[in-house]
Amino acid sequence: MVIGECSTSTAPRFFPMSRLRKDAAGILVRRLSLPRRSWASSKVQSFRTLAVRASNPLPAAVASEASAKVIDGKYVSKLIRDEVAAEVSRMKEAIGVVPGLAVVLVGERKDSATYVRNKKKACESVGINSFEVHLPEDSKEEEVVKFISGFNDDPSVHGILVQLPLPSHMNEQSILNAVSIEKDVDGFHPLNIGRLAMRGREPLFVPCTPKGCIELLHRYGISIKGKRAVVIGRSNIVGMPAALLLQREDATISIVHSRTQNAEEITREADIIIAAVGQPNMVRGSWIKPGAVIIDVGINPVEDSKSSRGYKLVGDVCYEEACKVASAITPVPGGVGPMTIAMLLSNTLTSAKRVHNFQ
Ligand SMILES: NC(=O)C1=CN([C@@H]2O[C@H](COP(=O)(O)OP(=O)(O)OC[C@H]3O[C@@H](n4cnc5c(N)ncnc54)[C@H](OP(=O)(O)O)[C@@H]3O)[C@@H](O)[C@H]2O)C=CC1
Ligand SMILES: Nc1nc(=O)c2c([nH]1)NC[C@@H]1CN(c3ccc(C(=O)N[C@@H](CCC(=O)O)C(=O)O)cc3)C=[N+]21
Repeated sequence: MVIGECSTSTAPRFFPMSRLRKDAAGILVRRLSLPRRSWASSKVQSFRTLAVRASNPLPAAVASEASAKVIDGKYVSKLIRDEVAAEVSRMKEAIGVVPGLAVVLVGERKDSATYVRNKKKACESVGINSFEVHLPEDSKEEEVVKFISGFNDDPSVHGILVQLPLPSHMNEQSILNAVSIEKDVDGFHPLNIGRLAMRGREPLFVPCTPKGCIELLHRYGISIKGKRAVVIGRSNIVGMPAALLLQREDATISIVHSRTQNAEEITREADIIIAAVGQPNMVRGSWIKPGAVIIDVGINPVEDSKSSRGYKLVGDVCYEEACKVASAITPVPGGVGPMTIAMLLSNTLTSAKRVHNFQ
């Protein structure tokens, strides 16, 4: 556990997001895009307004009063889960197929066990079948691969997720390679990542957390094309695929990592920041260009005597400072985390639809 306070000020303020307006064909609900119109008609300031103001930064005294729009991942993830649930039942009625997700957990890490439990619950809530294998910490790599192969061959399983991190004696690469590319709902298989990196190629699945980040930008009507984006962190599961995705969306990308010399300066150039570092409150207000949009992926436990758990979760971005400078920001918790789960459900549904050729 790390202590990482950046300010003493209070918890994030949430602005209510305007409700989606359904059109006659229900298109907006199914695609769940949040049209700018709905923002403009709501009482909160639109991103565009904020962005315009940002290009003309206000004097410090006034700017310190400003507060970024909160990008509410919990709310958007609920919309997506409802949409997945509707599609799952439509498929079940039409062709009698129920999507299935298999989760492989190795070892006794408490956080991993909690994540797996949450994923199972999320599956249940949308009608996806879930299968779980829990193997002891000292299992052999071949045993894990054996279970993966079983799921590869099982037609009732459409997605396979191997919970990371694996115990240190295991070779993560060979285990992830064992997952059939058609069932790789995490999008970690090198073939899926390779296709993500190549122009004109389409991966079967895109990694859930980066996909959730982009989905939030889309659904809040935040344009990416031509923008300068900085991704802080280059891990295989978040930073690197997030940068690839942003590039596919026509942003100009910089990637900051632990060897970067002028991280603050590079970050300050960004219109869009995705922080996936695992360092509590690392990105301070002074790192942020006024009006930038911030997607904070970090989930860091820090000591908190006021919480019954003894800790609270904070992001990689110092929220209290950032929300005074940015035009929009994801909170932690309630930002990217719930979107990761929603994307996993969505990828599992996509997989089942693809294999059964169900539109
Ligand atoms: N919300 C969600 O759904 C998810 C949240 N997370 C959270 O996101 C965070 C990152 O996760 P993950 O990508 O798996 O982490 P990793 O530890 O795998 O990667 C961290 C990355 O950050 C870089 N880094 C570390 N310290 C610094 C620093 N001081 N300055 C600049 N760069 C630095 C590392 O650089 P280098 O490559 O040089 O080592 C590395 O690329 C964690 O808090 C994790 O809990 C993760 C997955 C999902
Ligand atoms: N194969 C694999 N795929 C993953 O996608 C994967 C993984 N391994 N290993 C661990 C990381 C981490 N991760 C999170 C998912 C949801 C929340 C989440 O829902 N967080 C809540 C808070 C939950 C709480 O309060 O504890 C939130 O941010 O609001 C967080 C983190 C997926 N990961």
